[in-house]
Amino acid sequence: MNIEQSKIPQATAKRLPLYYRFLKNLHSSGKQRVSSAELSDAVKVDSATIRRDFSYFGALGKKGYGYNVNYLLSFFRKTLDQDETTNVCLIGVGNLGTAFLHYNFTKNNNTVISLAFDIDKEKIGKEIGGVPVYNLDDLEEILPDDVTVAILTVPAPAAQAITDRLIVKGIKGILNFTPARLNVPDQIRIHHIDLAVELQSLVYFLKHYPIDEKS
Ligand SMILES: NC(=O)c1ccc[n+]([C@@H]2O[C@H](COP(=O)([O-])OP(=O)(O)OC[C@H]3O[C@@H](n4cnc5c(N)ncnc54)[C@H](O)[C@@H]3O)[C@@H](O)[C@H]2O)c1
Repeated sequence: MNIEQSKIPQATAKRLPLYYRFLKNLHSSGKQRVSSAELSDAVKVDSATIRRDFSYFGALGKKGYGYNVNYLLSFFRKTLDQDETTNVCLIGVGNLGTAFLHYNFTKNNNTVISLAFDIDKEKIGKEIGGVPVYNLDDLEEILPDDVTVAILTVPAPAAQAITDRLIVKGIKGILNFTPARLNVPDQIRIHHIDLAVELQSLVYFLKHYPIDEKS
């Protein structure tokens, strides 16, 4: 990678996968160029933000021409390390975990759940969505050193103890679907995805900030 990733604001970095997904669709439909207005309409990010985001990577667009789809796509592929597969583990093969194993993430990027753990004897030793499920007791022995990202889909009370073990084993990032708020050292990154909170906030916004249909 030839740009300094640390200089990209986090808000910009978070939008990159969104841009990447849209550009991939454009590319497969045979489109060669795209304007920031078209991009804006598709990804629902205003065009000034898009231009600013792209400016962090150097001048990628030309006035009156827009952006070259092939160029952008290969640029984002490199930036997002899409040429490399990132292997991820999943802990907790219940309702949510099972859905993720079946979905996996290969369609949109090169992130793949390559192994899962649970404590339920009915699940251990099986393959779900092609992903082997191991006994959590064997985590330290089985988890490969190159797996540094974990998805947590266990009941909340189990989350902290599992997190502690994952960190000792070398996990650097956790996508936490449990409602538990996890204590981790500063160098560990946690992304919380709390669906209940998101839903509640949507309902709240609908009630208190109604969208004016005329505007
Ligand atoms: N199901 C949903 O739609 C949903 C939505 C949002 C958040 N969540 C959260 O995601 C988590 C999982 O939800 P679910 O509905 O899949 O639950 P679930 O009960 O269906 O599955 C939990 C799984 O974790 C396993 N497990 C329990 N203790 C464990 C441990 N110590 N180590 C490893 N595995 C263990 C269980 O055997 C089971 O397979 C919960 O924290 C829940 O609050 C679920």
